[in-house]
Amino acid sequence: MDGAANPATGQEADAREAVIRVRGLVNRFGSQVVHENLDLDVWRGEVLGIVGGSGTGKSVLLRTIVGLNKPAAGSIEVLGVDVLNGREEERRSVEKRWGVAFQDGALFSSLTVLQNVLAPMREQLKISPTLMKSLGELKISLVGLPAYAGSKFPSELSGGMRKRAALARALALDPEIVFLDEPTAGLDPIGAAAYDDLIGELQHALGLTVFMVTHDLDSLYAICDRIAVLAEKKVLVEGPIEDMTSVDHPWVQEYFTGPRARAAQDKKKGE
Ligand SMILES: Nc1ncnc2c1ncn2[C@@H]1O[C@H](COP(=O)(O)OP(=O)(O)OP(=O)(O)O)[C@@H](O)[C@H]1O
Repeated sequence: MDGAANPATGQEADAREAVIRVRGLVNRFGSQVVHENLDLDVWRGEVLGIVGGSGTGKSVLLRTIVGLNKPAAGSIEVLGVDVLNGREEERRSVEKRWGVAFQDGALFSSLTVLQNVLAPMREQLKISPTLMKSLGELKISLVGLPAYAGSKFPSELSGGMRKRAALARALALDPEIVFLDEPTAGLDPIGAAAYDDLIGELQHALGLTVFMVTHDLDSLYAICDRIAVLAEKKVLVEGPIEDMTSVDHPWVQEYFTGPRARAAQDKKKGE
């Protein structure tokens, strides 16, 4: 936890708590270097949007933090636990405190939505099947799905509903951090805006920290407290979205001052 008084100045240092702390991260695939000495802090309770050009390593960063990709070097702490080199039991217990919703939902196709939501509970919770089912149904309603969706298979749902189902599964264990990979990709603008509202509401109601990889400028303006831009193999710049227009970097300029950004900004102002 940050927040100790600085002995030199006597002033309160940064009072924010870094729930994710990445330092010196290096990711390589063969001769391709994706991340080189990447540093990132994610603060408790914020919605952080991770943006960057295609192939800059946004998904690789997410996958590395949640343990699905082993980096070549660096350190990653999540909720104070060293997830790369910490003790196995510590790592397993911290994994229960986050949830992940992947771009395509990554739901088990042979299980119903309810069974998908119950899967992490079955693995981790020692509670009665009746209570588990009730909790699963609660998660399904929490993400705005109708009760009947619980008995459907993922293939029987629309893309937007599948994304909500994936979110319900990510919320199964009441996580503190939720990782979302391109949550609004493939949704129509109304569906995407509804999904953004849902994330905003859940973040507010549950005090979640949200780590969101996205290309969606509307989402960035609507719900992100902070943006981290991946470029040149690292987090090139981070801060509130208003700060991005003054960043002197071609991709950042084009992305945040182009016509789509202006449209997203106008939309936000018009709300
Ligand atoms: N398992 C892997 N093996 C080899 N190369 C990989 C692997 N995973 C990712 N890469 C490469 O790493 C780079 C970054 O990939 P990543 O999926 O993180 O990009 P991204 O920023 O999320 O892109 P996009 O916005 O297009 O989804 C890409 O060049 C990709 O081909």
